Amino acid sequence: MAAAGCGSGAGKSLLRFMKFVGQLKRVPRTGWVYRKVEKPESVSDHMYRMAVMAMLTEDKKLNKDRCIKLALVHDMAECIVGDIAPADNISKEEKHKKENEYEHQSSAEAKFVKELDQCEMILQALEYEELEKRPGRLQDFYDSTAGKFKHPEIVQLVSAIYEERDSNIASQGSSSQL
Ligand SMILES: Nc1nc2c(ncn2[C@H]2C[C@H](O)[C@@H](COP(=O)(O)O)O2)c(=O)[nH]1
Ligand SMILES: [Mn+2]
Repeated sequence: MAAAGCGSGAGKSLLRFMKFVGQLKRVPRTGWVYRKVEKPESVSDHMYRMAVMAMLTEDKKLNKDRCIKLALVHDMAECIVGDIAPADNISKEEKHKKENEYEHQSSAEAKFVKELDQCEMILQALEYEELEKRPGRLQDFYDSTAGKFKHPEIVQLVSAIYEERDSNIASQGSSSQL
């Protein structure tokens, strides 16, 4: 970070970029908006937790620093192109063209972060179902990511998410029969 006061041009550019990044705090994640989730998380909320997930990986084959950085920037384009959801019916090619780089999945880190992207989303879906006390309501997020998790650490977390969600659904089922 440029020291305060040195080079007003550098300071102004940094300020402009920081305001640009700040917009991500105000871009709600479209998938939740479309499903009428109350107070949906922002794109930056989503990327923050992904960065924490990346920070916790114990996989020595991965460049952890690169994973954290990818997590923190992978949806940054959305403050320009918006948060494009499957329901928007924009082709993968068009979305990738807009979001580029990370979407090409060219490195082990990009593949790992793509799985984090989807894992963080189904974790958020579980949390919304629990907050709304409506287990099972957000099934399509699980359907669209089923079978897409390969990395052992992520498979472990996804299994725990499914276990908790299945228990929530079962409990709701048994309580509704009372
Ligand atoms: N209703 C659904 N929305 C979905 C699904 N998969 C992704 N999404 C949403 C989540 C985000 O708002 C947006 C794009 O997500 P990225 O992380 O890829 O930028 O689309 C789904 O299966 N159902
Ligand atoms: Mn994402």
